[in-house]
Amino acid sequence: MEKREAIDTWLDKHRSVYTAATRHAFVVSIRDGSVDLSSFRTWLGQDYLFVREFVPFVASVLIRAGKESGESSDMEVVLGGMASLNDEIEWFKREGSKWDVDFSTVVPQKANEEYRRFLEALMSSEVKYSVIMTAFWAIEAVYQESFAHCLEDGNKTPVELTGACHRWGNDGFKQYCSSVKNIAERCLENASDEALAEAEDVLVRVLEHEVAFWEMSRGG
Ligand SMILES: Cc1ncc(CO)c(N)n1
Repeated sequence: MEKREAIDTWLDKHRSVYTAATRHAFVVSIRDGSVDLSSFRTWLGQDYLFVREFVPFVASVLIRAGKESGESSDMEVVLGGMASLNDEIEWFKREGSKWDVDFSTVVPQKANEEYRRFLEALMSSEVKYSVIMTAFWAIEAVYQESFAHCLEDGNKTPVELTGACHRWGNDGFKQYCSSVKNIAERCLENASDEALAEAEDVLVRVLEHEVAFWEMSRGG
């Protein structure tokens, strides 16, 4: 296998789950304007809880990037992601009041808890840096791809939802995802067959968790 393009090779191989994660009915409904606002509110509340759990995960990626990458720029890329999470939490709070979602009463649903447990397992020092970076990229890339789709030509995204779409669909976030992908690819280039197999597995599992996460919005 051409190791340099490991991630793209895996995305081709697992195209159906990748598409399910990046073109979910909920995302498509935002883009075509048919979105049910109770679904949006459910997603907002659940994602706020997710993001709070994602912060310690990114912090652990940051520590690993500082210690083991051998490339000082890795830490700067992850630090940029951390900084945008700070803005993101503030944005969630504003959206919460705009949509009348009281986060203090939102209970994490099963898919959210399972995703959190998965993130916790990835924070173990046993997990290889290349595997963590692949997971980190996939988590961010699903949101980037999904929300960018809502802003592409021909969209009928309701104006009150464009803020959410710009948050993850903007060019800066796209650039950031591409930097994370380059880090992951660089690590995978030198990874053992075992690490490659683990990274592929983790990539697919992230995509499955993302699909299950979008599915929660169906409950409204
Ligand atoms: C479920 C989920 N995946 C990815 C992101 C991107 O940060 C997010 N906010 N929520």
